[in-house]
Amino acid sequence: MSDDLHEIETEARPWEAYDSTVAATGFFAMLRYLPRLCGQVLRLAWSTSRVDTAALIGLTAVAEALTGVGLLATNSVFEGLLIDGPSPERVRAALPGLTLLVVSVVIRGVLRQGAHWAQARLSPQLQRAVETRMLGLVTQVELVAFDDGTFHDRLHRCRQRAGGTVYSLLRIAVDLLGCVAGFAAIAGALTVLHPILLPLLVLAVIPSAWAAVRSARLYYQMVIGFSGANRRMETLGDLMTERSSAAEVRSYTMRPFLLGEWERLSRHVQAADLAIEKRRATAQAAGSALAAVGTAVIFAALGLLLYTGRMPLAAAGTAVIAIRAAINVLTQATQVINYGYENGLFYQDYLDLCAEAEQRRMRDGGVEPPADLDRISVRDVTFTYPGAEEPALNGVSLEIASGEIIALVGENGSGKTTLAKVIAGLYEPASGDVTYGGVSARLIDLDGLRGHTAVIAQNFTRWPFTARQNITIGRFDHPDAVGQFERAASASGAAEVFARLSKGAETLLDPSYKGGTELSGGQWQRIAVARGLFRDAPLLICDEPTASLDAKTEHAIFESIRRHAVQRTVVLITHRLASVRYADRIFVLDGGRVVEQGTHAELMALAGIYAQFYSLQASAYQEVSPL
Ligand SMILES: Nc1ncnc2c1ncn2[C@@H]1O[C@H](COP(=O)(O)OP(=O)(O)OP(=O)(O)O)[C@@H](O)[C@H]1O
Repeated sequence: MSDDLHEIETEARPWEAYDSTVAATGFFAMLRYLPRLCGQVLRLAWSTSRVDTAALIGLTAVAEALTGVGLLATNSVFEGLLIDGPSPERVRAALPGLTLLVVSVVIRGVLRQGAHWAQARLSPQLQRAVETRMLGLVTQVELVAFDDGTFHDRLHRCRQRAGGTVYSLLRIAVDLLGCVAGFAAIAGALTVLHPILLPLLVLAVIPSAWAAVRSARLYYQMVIGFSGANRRMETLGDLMTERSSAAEVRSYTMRPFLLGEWERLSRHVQAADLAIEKRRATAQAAGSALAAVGTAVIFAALGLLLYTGRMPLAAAGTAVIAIRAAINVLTQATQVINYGYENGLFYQDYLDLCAEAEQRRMRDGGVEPPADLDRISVRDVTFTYPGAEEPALNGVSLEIASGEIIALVGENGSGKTTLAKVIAGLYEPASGDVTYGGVSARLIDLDGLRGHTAVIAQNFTRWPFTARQNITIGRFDHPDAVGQFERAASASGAAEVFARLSKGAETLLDPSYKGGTELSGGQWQRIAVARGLFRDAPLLICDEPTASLDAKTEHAIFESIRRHAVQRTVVLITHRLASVRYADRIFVLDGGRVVEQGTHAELMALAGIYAQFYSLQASAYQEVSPL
């Protein structure tokens, strides 16, 4: 068992590709990529809120540019203090510079706060814009995309990271802007003090920059190396804390195993983490030592300039402060670049997802379907799931007359659910066509078709809403919502479920929220049936609508469906063949093909697969009947 876990541990997370790219990319490649990226994010910010973006950029640029004013004011203070004369006179001479310095520091502080405020306003708007766009696009994507692992992985990744990424990128763009403005201001001030100082500064900063990049890269190596183990730990943590697994963790006495695995991985990660931290510390120490050498070179140069009288003492003092400030700015810039690049890759991932979602948008022909959908024809339909080797449907043809009840039966995996989804317009066939009153599914208005269809799905969703909302969902605008709700609830047996709930139909059906409750499998199924009936649609598709129901409710529901079927078309999928015998026609599927069709009597007379299944089920009941 443990070996299995080790195997899973080493599996790459889909986004590790991006982490690896970061680790493999050189510093200068990052430098080239970043301006484009910052431009993209700032454009997005601009389209989200012009005022906040302008305030953020303007205030940051001016605040950082004031660093230069502060340095020149410092120089003026030194000059005042170093003139010949008594102390009061020197202080007086330094006062204008000191005032300018104080004013520049105060203004810079205020501007920075203003920039923070603008950023605080802008970030959530940006995050919302990005997430809203993603959710808006993804909910319009064709259903089959959700069976495609690659799309699903990217979607999952973006769901986790897109909002946070754009938030980080905005900060990075602004930090970078601040670094550029701050460095330009310092460089300007240094050049005014003495032209040789700027090249010397660059020399001194190189070791610190190297140390920052090396340390960042080691950090990413650590992230890559242990993301498999971290993900595994996350999974184990979820298994130990989630409601869905809580019962089995206890009944299968899984606690020692899960805890043991979690601890083993945790120790493994911690040890390796420490080893990397040691290497980072070494790199940083080496960088600091080299930076100290670089600084010593600058100071030696400054001393030489002073000694030879080519630089006044005040300018040398200011230069020392400026050089320290510049080293800080450049060190910060290298870190921002590394961080920015990584986030940039995730942002690109989000842009790719949006592009793919646009491309896979459900196609919509726009032709209104007939009001009662009329005759539905399935013609030579083939459908293969993404990545599957065999088609799930292979040349299926059938006709469903308006108002008919047809049943699809067959072994597990024979293609019944897939065919029902094709008929409901949820999957587009690879070849062949489905027509509704002569209108091809490729030309039909999909919203119109959905409005005329109700699907009681095999794996229906247990919406974490109230019981009423669970039934009326998607059709809140029904003209007779109250009456229709009563009818659907009573026909499906859901009304009996409400009677036992503390707040009746208004009870929240999710125990993980305060005041919420859980239903049994059969009670949920009644709600799902009520949802289908409430839709009041001319085509009702029922995929195993009674799988979890007791015999009495099952019988009642089939009766309801038959009553409901008056002037409506019903496609019924069930393994309970006793309920199928009343269908107008029965289609038997096998390996994605229709192999038998006819009424119950015709199929029994045929003595094929259907007759065999039916006799098996009937004999099982006969065997138990003496009890
Ligand atoms: N999302 C999917 N991705 C890949 N293959 C799928 C997917 N869903 C179903 N299949 C495959 O398609 C075939 C038909 O599946 P389908 O669900 O239509 O069968 P079914 O007759 O409804 O089965 P059951 O009686 O068990 O509900 C099966 O071989 C199944 O493994």
